[in-house]
Amino acid sequence: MTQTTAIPARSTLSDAVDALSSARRDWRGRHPASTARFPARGAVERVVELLAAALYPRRLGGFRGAVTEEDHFVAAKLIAALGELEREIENELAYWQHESQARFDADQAATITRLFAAGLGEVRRLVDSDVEAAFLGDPAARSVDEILLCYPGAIASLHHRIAHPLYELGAPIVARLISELANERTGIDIHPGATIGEHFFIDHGTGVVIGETAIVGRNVRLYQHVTLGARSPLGAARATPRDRLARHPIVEDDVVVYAGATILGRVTIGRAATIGGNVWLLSDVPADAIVTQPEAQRLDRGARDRIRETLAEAVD
Ligand SMILES: CC(=O)OC[C@H](N)C(=O)O
Repeated sequence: MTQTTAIPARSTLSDAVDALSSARRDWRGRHPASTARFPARGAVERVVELLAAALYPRRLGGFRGAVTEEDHFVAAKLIAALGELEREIENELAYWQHESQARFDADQAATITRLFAAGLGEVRRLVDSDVEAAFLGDPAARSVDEILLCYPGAIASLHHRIAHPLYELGAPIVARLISELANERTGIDIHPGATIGEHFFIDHGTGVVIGETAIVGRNVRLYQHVTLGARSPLGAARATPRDRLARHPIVEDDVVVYAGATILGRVTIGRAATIGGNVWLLSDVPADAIVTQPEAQRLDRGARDRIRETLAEAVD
C-alpha cells in the first residue's frame, strides 16, 4: 500500500510561518539572549552515555574484552565524552555571554572540562558508595551489579554525581540537562546544585524531589515520593540572600525518610533521625528522633456504619 503525505496548501503554510515568525519576534523583544547558542540535549545525552561507559566499561559500556584492554577502551570513551562536553560547555558560556554581556576567557570551557575530568575518580567512588548503600539497604537486591544496571536510585546517582561538579564548575545548564535526563529516566528529580554525601540510597525513587540548596549527609536513605523542598516559590518576591541560597533542608548523616514525606524550608533533620511516611514537616528535628503521622486506625462498627450512611446519602 502506498502512503501519501498531505502537503498543506501554500497559503496555510505561509500563514503559519508568518505567525511563528511574529511570535519569535515578540519573544526576542523580551528575551534578547534567545538568539544565542545553547547546549544541545542530544549532545549532552551522548556525553552521559560515553561517561557512563568510561566509568563502568563492562556494566554500562558493553566492553567484553580482556582486563588488560580496559584502559584503552576507557581512554577512547573519555576522548569522545570530553570533546563533546567541552563543545556543549562552550555553547553554554556563549549563551551566558550573550545574556549578561559577561566576558569569559576563551579557554574557560577547556578549563572546566579539565577540572571535571580530574574529578572523575571521585565521581566513580561516590557512585560505587551509593550502589553499596543500596545493596546494604535493600534486602530485595541480589547483587551490586543488579543495582548498577537496574535500580532507578543508582541511575539517578550516576547522573547526579556527574551533574553536580559541572554545576559547581560553572556549567549549570549542561548540569541541569543531565539531571533532567535522570528525571525522564527514573522520575527522580535531583537539582544538580544539591550537595549529597556518600552512601546515598533512594529506594524505588519515583517522585523524589531534591531542591537546589539541599544538603544531604552521609548514609542517608530516602523512599519514593520524598520531597526536600523550599517553602514557597520566591519568584519575583523580595528575598534575602539567605532565603535564596538556603531554601531547602539539611539532612544530617544516617537519616531515613520514608515514602511520601514532605520536608520544606531550611530545616535541619538531625543525625540518625527517622521521618515516617507522609509526614509534612516544616521545622527542625533533633538527632535520633522519630517523627511519624498517627497510624491509620480501624473504625469500630458504629463509626463504620455512620460513614457508610453518609456515603450512601452523598451518592443519592
Ligand atoms: C524543590 C523545590 O523546593 O522547588 C521549588 C523551587 N524550584 C525552588 O528551588 O525553590
